[in-house]
Amino acid sequence: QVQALDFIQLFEKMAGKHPGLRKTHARGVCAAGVFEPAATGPFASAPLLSQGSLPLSVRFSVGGGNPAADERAPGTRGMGIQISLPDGSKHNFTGNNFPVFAGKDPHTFYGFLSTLLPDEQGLRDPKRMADYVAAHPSVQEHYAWLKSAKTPASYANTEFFGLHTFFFQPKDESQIKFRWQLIPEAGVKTLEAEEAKAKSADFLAETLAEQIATGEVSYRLMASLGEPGDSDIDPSSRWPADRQQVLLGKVRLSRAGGESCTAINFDPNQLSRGFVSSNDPVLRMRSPAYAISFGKRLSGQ
Ligand code: HEM
Repeated sequence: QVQALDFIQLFEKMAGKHPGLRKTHARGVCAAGVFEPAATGPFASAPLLSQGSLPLSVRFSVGGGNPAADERAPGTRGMGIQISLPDGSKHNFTGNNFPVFAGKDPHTFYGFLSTLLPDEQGLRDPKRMADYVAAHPSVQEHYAWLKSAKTPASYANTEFFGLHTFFFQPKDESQIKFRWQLIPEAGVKTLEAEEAKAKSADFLAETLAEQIATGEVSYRLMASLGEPGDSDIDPSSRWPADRQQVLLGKVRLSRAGGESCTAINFDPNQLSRGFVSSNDPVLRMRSPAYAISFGKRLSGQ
C-alpha cells in the first residue's frame, strides 16, 4: 500500500528538492476576502453559514512541485480557501480545476504520476502514461480532461472542484451528502496556445491583482447534492450533472499578494462543526501528506 511519505518522495523526484516550499503546488499566490453565506436551504443551520460574513484566506496555485512552473502551460491549477469562524475554528475548501480525479484510490494515482518519471536511462516516454491509462479505467476520464485542457486565463476565471464527497449533519435530520464546486462570477476563460505564448511565465498573480484592483473578483460556492448510488468514496466517479445544486455562499476577494497564506496548511479534512469527511481513500491520504509537506516546509526542508 502506498503511504503519504511515498507521495512526498515522488513529488521531490519529479520536481527536485525545494526546501521550505510546498512539495506540490509549489508556485502560488495568496489572496484574502470574505465569505458571504447564503443562509437558506439544507445547510442553513451550519455554524459556517449562520453567522454572517466571515473572513477568508485563499491560495491559488499551479500543480506540481516546481516553484517556477510556467503558467503559460495548460494543466492543473489549485485553490485553497480557509474560512475563519467566530469561535476560532476553520473550514477549508481545497480543490482543483479538473472535474474528475486521476484514479479511484491513492495507489492508482501514484502509479499514474510515476509514469512521468524518467526511466533508468534518464528518458521520459509519453507512451508509458498512455499505456497506464489504457490499463486503469479510473484514470481515463481525468486523462481525457488533461488532453483537452487549455491554459487558464486567470484564477478569477477558473472553476474549481472539490471532487470528494463530504457530509453535513443537521440537528435531528438525516445527513446530506454533497460535493462542492467554486464557480467564477466573471465566467470561465481559457487561452488559445497563441494567446498563452504572448504572456509572461508568471502572469497569473499579476492578472489576479489587476482584476481585484479594477473590480470585484467573486465566486459562487455551490454544493451538488448526492443521491443514492452516487459514489461517496471514489473521486474518479463523477455524479450526474443534473443533481440538485445549492448555493452555499459567495467568495469575494479584496486583496492579493503577500505571504498571508504561506504558513497555512489547506488540509481538506479541516471542517467546521456539522461537516464530516467521507471515507474516500484519496481524501484520507491527503491529511497525512499535507502534514508531512507542511512540517517539512516550515522547518526549511
Ligand atoms: C493522494 C492524493 C493527494 C496527495 C498525496 C496530495 C498531496 C499534496 C501535498 C503534499 C500538497 C502540499 C501541502 C502543503 O505543503 O501545504 C498539496 C497541495 C495541494 N493539493 Fe493535493 N494531494 C492529493 C490530492 C489532491 C486533490 C484530490 C486535490 C483537489 C481536489 C488537491 C488539491 C491541492 C491543492 C489546491 C493544493 C495547494 C494547497 C495550498 O495552496 O496550500 N490535491 N497536495
